[in-house]
Amino acid sequence: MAADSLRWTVDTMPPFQEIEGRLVIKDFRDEETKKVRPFKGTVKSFDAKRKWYRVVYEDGDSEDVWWKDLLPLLQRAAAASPTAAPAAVCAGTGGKQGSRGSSAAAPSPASRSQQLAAPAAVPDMQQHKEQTAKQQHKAKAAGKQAAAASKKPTAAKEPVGRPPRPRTEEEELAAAKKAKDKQAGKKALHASSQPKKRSKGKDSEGQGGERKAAGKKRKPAAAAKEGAGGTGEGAPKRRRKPAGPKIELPVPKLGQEYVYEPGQEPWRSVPGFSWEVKDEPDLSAAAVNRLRNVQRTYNKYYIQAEVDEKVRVEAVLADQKARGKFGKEPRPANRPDRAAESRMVNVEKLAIRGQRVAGHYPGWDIGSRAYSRSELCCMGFHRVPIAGIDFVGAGKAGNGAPPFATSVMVSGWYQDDSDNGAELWYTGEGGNDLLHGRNQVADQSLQRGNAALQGNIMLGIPVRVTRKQKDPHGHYGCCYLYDGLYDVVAMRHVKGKEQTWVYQFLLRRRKGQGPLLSERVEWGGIAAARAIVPKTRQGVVDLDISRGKEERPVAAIDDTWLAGGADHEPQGDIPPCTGLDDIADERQLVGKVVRGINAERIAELREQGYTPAVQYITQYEFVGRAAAKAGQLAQAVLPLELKTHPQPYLAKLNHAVTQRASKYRLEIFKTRNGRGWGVRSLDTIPQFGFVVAYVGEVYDAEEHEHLVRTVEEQDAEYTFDMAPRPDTNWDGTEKVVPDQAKAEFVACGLRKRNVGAFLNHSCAPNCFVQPVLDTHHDRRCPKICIFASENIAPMTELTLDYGEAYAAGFQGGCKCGAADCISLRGPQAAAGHQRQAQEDSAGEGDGEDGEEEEEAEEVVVEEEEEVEEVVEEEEEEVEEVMEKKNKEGGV
Ligand SMILES: C[S@@+](CC[C@H](N)C(=O)[O-])C[C@H]1O[C@@H](n2cnc3c(N)ncnc32)[C@H](O)[C@@H]1O
Repeated sequence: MAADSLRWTVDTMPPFQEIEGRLVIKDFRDEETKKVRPFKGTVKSFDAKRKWYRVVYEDGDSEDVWWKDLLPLLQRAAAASPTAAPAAVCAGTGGKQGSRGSSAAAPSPASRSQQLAAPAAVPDMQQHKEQTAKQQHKAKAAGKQAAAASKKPTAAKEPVGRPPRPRTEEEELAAAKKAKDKQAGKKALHASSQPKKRSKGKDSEGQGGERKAAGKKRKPAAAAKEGAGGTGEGAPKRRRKPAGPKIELPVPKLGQEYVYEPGQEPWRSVPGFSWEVKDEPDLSAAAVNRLRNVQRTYNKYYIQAEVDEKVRVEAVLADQKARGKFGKEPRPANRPDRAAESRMVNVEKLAIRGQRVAGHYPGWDIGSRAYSRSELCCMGFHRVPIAGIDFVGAGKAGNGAPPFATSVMVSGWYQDDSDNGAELWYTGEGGNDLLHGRNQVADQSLQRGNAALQGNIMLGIPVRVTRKQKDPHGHYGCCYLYDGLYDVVAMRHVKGKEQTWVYQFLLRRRKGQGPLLSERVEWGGIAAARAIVPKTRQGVVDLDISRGKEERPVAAIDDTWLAGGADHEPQGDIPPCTGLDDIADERQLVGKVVRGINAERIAELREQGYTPAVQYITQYEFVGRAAAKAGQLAQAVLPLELKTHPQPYLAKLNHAVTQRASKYRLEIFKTRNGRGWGVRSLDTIPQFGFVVAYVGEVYDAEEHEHLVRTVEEQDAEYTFDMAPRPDTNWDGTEKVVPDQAKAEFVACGLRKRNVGAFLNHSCAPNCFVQPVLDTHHDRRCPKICIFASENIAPMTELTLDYGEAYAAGFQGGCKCGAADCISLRGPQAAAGHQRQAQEDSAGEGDGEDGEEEEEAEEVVVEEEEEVEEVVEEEEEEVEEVMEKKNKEGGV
């Protein structure tokens, strides 16, 4: 065979006829000397379908090598003994292959330059070392692939481009034995209390024995694994916890119900049981904030992933255009959730696999929603992004403790599930054809999650149940709603709809956890969320306080009388401020005023019949149509620096969100504890959902003071201070506390306002304010946009943080009812805040001191007079100039 015919590239597979019987060299660990050394082998046969070559080594052992992995072995043999075997030349792929494949074969004319450039065929130690390291690395990777393929031989798990290695006869035998052992173990499970342990022990013993008997040398991958903390020599030994008293629990009988009295669950009296089970939700500020922060960061990366993907796609399109080539249009990758998850792990170093929590998850209330499994995974709530059962492994909670589940997902993936809301038969995991029709195609075994749910019965530990629900706000049109704790009360092993054996567990919702918010889940589909809003609204006193100005009518509801309120009928005192009819007429003023109020403008307004103090601006006309998707809003809403933001896409998203109307059905309702009217939504509002903009008349702040005190003689309870806020405050993390910087403008809802002005204060608010610039760039007068800072269930009051100083000044104190409400923090704190508020307002010229008040009024009057003087002067000047011109023109 001519040596020339042996030139293969890394892209061309060598024909078997050409390399049959050729020499290869590969490093393995020698079992006798315990050292890694090169072994010689020859290529014996070829599996054309899978493209794997069988190599038989000098000691009689054989292995199957993928064709791409074979090339360096052939090259190495050729380099080591040029006369023994012709060399394989890696041609046509640049210097990298040339430097790797040192060749002694006679080069063809076409590849002569490469041959000359290639290193000489003299065995060089450095080169040899590098080559060995590379091969070891490859062998390790190949070993991992092979192990993965032999573990889960599904098509989806196979490495792309590399077919699975065919099993050797020995391996076939070992696999058959393992399967047999497993089967035996499974049978034993029904008869014994700890069958899994027995079968496992038997299994591993058998394999170890076989390996010894075969005297098989260890492959580098296995050796390396041992060195890296496995059980091999020199590896640090794993420390085991000192074994406590062994836990002995009866195994539940199939079909029997096990219900334990609260406080009498077996786990409580088990010696050495080291796991806390949280029976009550922990909604402390620390716990809630921890989760919120994780969600916010996740959301940031989620949006970033979408934006990056859009940028990438546009770059590809631009490149195609520049080259004049129009290939296949690039499609954006559709998994921003997984991208966000991986960034959370890689950038935030989030320890997803930390301690699992049994019972309620701290900071996550019943009814809370997440919009992707990845989000729940990052939060630590359900830490497996695909599997439906998250569990604590056997022995983790004590010596001999069974595994137990902490959280289950009901996603409609198992056709044998039977969900009746408060009670459901939950099918265990396994045997499901997840990639295709989600049919049950194989028998399930009592392992992993299934054994864990059995453990829940044994220990009396409840599981968290989360149902997948239809939700248009989610990226995939769904959300994951937490339904609370369910006790696992029974299990059965039955033939399912597909005549396969499945394990099923009866889950029963614990009592006293409030109404069930989610709809039951059916196989293959997600039912729509149940409307918890009553179909017939009671106590409607006004059908639409916006008089048709809002896209969705805003009703006013007074149903306090339903609860046995004092008057037993609606009060009907709708705030007389909903007449927004004339606002459209004022549109021409938008923009002019915010660019600067000057004397000229004030004079103009006077002429038009306005009081100088009243300068109408409203953002009302920009509030229209539906809002954008939830979960994308945190950064979609821009801070004030619209143009300088590094991501131009965000600037576009900004308009998509806040220029549109609230998509939620809002209504105002009479509160039952003397806070007047409040706002709630008939829909779930997802975290960062755009609730509504605060609409009112925009006044110059100082003139507004004057107006409020002298003209209206009312409390300034609808005044929104538009002081500039920090640019970084765009993710809701900051409390909405009025900024120290003095506001030049206020939005006043005294005479004209929308539903946004009815949001009450809470010391633990569920909404936040984000100032946004969209039609102009005057930072002094932004649009005041209100967003949800968490997922808000329907009919929950929407609240804002007005700032503690402000809340301390409410007549009768703050009545928000929050656990850490300022009014509960003792009179001192409230008095302190009140004092602060007074000082603040005194500083702004609104002190109680009569003299100061008078002075302030004088200043306003003086200023007005000055303005008039300036206007008069200017007018006189203009008249003079005009007169002059006329005279000149007359000459
Ligand atoms: C912007 S208005 C909110 C709508 C108001 N509840 C209504 O009926 O029109 C602000 C006023 O509501 C009342 N308020 C808001 N939150 C409150 C709270 N947490 N406790 C007591 N009063 C509150 C105070 O009178 C405050 O000045």
